[in-house]
Amino acid sequence: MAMNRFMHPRNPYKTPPDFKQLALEYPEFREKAIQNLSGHVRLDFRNQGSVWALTKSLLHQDFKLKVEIIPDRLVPTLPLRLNYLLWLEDLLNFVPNENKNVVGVDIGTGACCIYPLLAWKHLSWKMLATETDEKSYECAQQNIERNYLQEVITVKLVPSDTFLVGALEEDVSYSFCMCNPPFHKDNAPPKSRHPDRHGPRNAPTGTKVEVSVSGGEEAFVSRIVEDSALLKTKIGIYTVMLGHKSSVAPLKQKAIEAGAADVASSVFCQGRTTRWGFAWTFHPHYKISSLKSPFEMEKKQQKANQPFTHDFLQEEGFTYDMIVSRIVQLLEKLEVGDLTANIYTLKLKYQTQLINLTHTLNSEAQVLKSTFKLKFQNQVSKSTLKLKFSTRLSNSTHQLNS
Ligand SMILES: C[S@@+](CC[C@H](N)C(=O)[O-])C[C@H]1O[C@@H](n2cnc3c(N)ncnc32)[C@H](O)[C@@H]1O
Repeated sequence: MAMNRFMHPRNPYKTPPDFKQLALEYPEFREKAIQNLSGHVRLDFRNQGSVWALTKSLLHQDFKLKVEIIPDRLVPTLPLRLNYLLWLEDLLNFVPNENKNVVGVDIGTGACCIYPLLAWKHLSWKMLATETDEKSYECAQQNIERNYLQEVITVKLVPSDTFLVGALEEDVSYSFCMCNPPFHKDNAPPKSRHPDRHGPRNAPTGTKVEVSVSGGEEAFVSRIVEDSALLKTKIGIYTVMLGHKSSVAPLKQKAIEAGAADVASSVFCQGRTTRWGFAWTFHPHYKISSLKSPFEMEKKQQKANQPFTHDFLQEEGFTYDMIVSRIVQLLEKLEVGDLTANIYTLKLKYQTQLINLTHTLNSEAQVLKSTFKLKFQNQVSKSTLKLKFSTRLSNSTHQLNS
């Protein structure tokens, strides 16, 4: 689960599900589960039936949803579906008064009708879903009825050249639209992966009509962009999920050329699968580009966790007193908000001299470590003396800029 730390922070599957518990509760899951001698339960993700047993059991356990799909159809995995929905929830924060009465559109809902079902159960969003494949449409309709959700989810069978125009209700304004398009080009062999990347761990699922389309995802989403240029603000935020990072830039360009006021993108990481989210809007006040993805936030946090380093240059002719006063100056910058006094004692050794410093810091944050870690690396011969220190506060790591 290499990329799980980059999952959306509110994704319930950031903590992996308890397979033992699922095996105890769900016979269908138990049938697929593999138990080793020490009692550890695992699944063979290369087996399509196992992936379906997991999805079905989790949908029931965590969302009280009963679902069925026809054989050979795409088996949705839940961490990825939730990462997309939670990103949408973040995007809707840019829409004034949008947290109530959200109505979304799912283009190509598939046999399971996974996004509308989760959108209602997890986020209370009403949904209009479309589908071109008759069998998937019927199965999606049955899943809606099986869960008595006809009042809040509608599925429409549409012609294959319909995307948004012709599918929407005339008198409704939609908060967003979403789409997990067929990723692959018709008849194209799958793109080769970088040799350093692990192969996919999950069994490939889905019929040709679900996973491939003439021109691939770029052509498919281009049609949605074209429709959006006609519909403009009838939909608040247009979004799609992409299977290839290389599709993001050209589609951004297309959306901007179509007159979008702002665009945003994100990365969805879960297990060994990475997908990309792309959004655009025609509302000039929805500043969606300012939303940072969990991936970017985690990277930023990792950078912030680096200890602060300050170099005393030999040419400064530093003395003991000079170093002490410089440290005090630097520490004074550590003020956070308003203020409760915290006292820190610093014990440092510089050459043969012991520096004892008691310093009062103003900080409202609770300090996890009672002393700063300061380390002098005496590199006089290299003409610099490095001062390294970091302080961990309860809600963030503070860095000083010299
Ligand atoms: C990759 S599958 C996604 C299924 C489901 N949304 C999911 O995430 O598991 C793409 C779906 O889009 C449907 N589709 C293809 N062209 C479409 C169109 N023009 N309008 C609506 N659905 C379409 C396919 O039949 C297929 O079910």
